[in-house]
Amino acid sequence: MYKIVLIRHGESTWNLENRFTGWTDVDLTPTGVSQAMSAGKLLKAEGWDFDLCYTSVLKRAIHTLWYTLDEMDRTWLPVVKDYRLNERHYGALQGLNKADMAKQYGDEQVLVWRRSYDTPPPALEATDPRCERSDRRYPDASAVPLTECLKDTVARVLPAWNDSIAPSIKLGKRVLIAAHGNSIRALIKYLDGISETDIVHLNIPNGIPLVYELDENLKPIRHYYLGDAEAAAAAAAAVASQGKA
Ligand SMILES: O=C(O)[C@@H](CO)OP(=O)(O)O
Repeated sequence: MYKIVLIRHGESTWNLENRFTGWTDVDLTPTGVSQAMSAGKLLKAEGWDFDLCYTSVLKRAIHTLWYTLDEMDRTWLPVVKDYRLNERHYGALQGLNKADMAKQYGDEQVLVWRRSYDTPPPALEATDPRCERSDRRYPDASAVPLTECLKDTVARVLPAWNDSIAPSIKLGKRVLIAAHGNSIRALIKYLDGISETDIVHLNIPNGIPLVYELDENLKPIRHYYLGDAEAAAAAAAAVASQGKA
């Protein structure tokens, strides 16, 4: 049996301000830093250790990994930073307040934008100053979406899983993945075979280690949050309600 740990980044400045974030590179708040440190303390206290870490190219995930590893005295571990683990691109919604959008367009529309499987938010214009196409951290413009639905995110996260993460796990590496709410939802949808209708209800809390136990074919046996399960469920419910007026 293999075990991997997934962790969504700690609270970011735009989580605090309740703004759609996507590929915008905002940092952690002090609360986000302490969530990451608590995650590291918990992992250490429970005897977890890792050989290889994966994260996105966005600082809220990278810094979450830093603080988590620092608490474990494991900042020396190898880290693969892969843009394919970035948050889902939120298109023209990036920067806008979720509750304001719900007041303007209704809770239902915001739920569709946030959680529907195959309806993307309105796209950014390539000329929009928010567009990340000229950012050199990405291999080329075609790698940078103008918007994404979860289906699109699954389509880019899966190659990262298949080409890089899954082979490392099969080699016996103990893997920690620090990523984002929707890139983790994309991976879980695939691993657990969650339907397009049920994935709408899955929300990932900030900064709480989520363990997946996998069989020899990397099919999930079970999963659970480390620490207080009720607190994790309450934090996930709070994420679900961020898009309400
Ligand atoms: O804004 C975002 O990029 C994501 C994660 O913070 O939000 P949501 O939970 O609304 O998909």
